[in-house]
Amino acid sequence: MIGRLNHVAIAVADVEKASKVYASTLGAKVGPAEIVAEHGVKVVFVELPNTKIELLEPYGENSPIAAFVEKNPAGGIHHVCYEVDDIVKARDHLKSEGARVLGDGSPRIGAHGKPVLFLHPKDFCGTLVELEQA
Ligand SMILES: CC[C@H](C(=O)O)C(=O)SCCNC(=O)CCNC(=O)[C@H](O)C(C)(C)COP(=O)(O)OP(=O)(O)OC[C@H]1O[C@@H](n2cnc3c(N)ncnc32)[C@H](O)[C@@H]1OP(=O)(O)O
Ligand SMILES: [Co+2]
Repeated sequence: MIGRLNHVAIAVADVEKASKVYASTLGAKVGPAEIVAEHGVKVVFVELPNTKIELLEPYGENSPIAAFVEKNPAGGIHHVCYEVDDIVKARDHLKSEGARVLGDGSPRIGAHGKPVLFLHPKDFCGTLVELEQA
């Protein structure tokens, strides 16, 4: 069911600072910072040959990553995102398997303008999983 690894997300307190680490220290191609208010994050994508790194900073009052950044002030891997051919079919299958789909369960538009949803870390080896419609 899951396809390619679309991105690995790293949550940090300061995404501009983190971008510099990837741009100058690691010599990667770093995109511009953009606010995705409906998801409560400021995001920078780092393009890699085979996937992307999504650098995330909490944005706004109730950012879903605020608690994570508070617990991990130096930053840390927040989630992995896999592509799926049909996100509704994937969601329904996962729910039938007893997996917890976060939020109200309906896919929302993510940073790439594609439908995404999130699966509870406790059901996936302690890792927050994001699915994105390929
Ligand atoms: C712009 C969109 C972009 C994109 O790619 O398109 C994004 O990816 S936006 C990313 C930000 N949005 C989200 O993360 C939405 C889904 N996340 C959530 O709903 C919450 O973060 C949630 C439910 C995963 C965690 O909620 P909270 O931070 O309030 O922590 P809790 O105390 O409720 O956590 C319960 C339990 O889970 C563990 N936990 C929390 N976050 C993670 C994580 N990132 N990875 C692994 N485990 C996590 C936490 O430690 C608690 O475990 P416990 O053993 O009970 O202490
Ligand atoms: Co993501």
